[in-house]
Amino acid sequence: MAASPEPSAPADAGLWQALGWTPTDDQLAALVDLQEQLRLWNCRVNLTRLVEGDDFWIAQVFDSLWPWVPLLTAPGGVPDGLELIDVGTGGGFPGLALAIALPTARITLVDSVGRKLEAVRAMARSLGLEGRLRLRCERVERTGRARDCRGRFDRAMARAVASAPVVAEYLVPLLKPDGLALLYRGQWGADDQRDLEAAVGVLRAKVDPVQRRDLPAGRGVRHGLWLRPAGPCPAAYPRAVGVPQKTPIAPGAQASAPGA
Ligand SMILES: C[S@@+](CC[C@H](N)C(=O)[O-])C[C@H]1O[C@@H](n2cnc3c(N)ncnc32)[C@H](O)[C@@H]1O
Repeated sequence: MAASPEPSAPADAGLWQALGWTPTDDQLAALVDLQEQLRLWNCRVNLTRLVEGDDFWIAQVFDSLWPWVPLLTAPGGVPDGLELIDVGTGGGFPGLALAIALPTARITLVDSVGRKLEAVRAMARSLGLEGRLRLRCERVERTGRARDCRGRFDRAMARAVASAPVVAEYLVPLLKPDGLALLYRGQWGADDQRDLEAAVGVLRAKVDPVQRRDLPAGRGVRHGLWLRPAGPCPAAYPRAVGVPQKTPIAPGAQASAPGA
């Protein structure tokens, strides 16, 4: 096998300055290890094309962490023992980056593709994260109905998984009453906002003010949409496997959906 390139540390401290949060030496070492693990496993399982240089440090690490900076830098510190869930984690982002940035959090990673999750499990084990991680190989529509997951999470997140109304239906049922769901989005406009608000209303949740961020090095604009429950999520959601994707909750849908 050809020798793998040396792990590249992030270009300079300016990356962290731009982010507004700086990892400790141990966290930085873990992120460098994560890149090495990703290289290793990406050769065996097609996880991601974003592995080298800025693709990793900006499009994976920075992009995973930026919406969390207010929590990471909260004056009172990050609460211990937060329960997080990353839905459609694929090659482990944003979940593994969060596991490194939040050293007391417990994180559940969900994906329906077993070979990806096995690679993520191996990466997590090598990084010493396994004790705080739980992996579920299943469709998230099932996760949202599982007794040990529904209503159990302080934070739920999904990046690059489906349209915003579909992801809202995946995430909101997983939240504790005071939990928050994060949708990572690229471009975001008034029509997107209208469609998301319609879906979120049906799920009995609300959309917080939108966060916006330009990634460094001209890597594009990102939006962070945080959702918070306004009441118990109707029992009808998430609907059966495949239904949210096939028939997203649309403007005009009633909050009292059948079976709710
Ligand atoms: C494009 S990848 C994104 C991976 C990662 N979140 C990222 O940002 O790099 C989407 C992942 O979501 C998973 N996925 C999509 N719909 C899902 C569902 N309903 N339940 C579980 N996993 C799902 C796919 O298997 C895939 O691994």
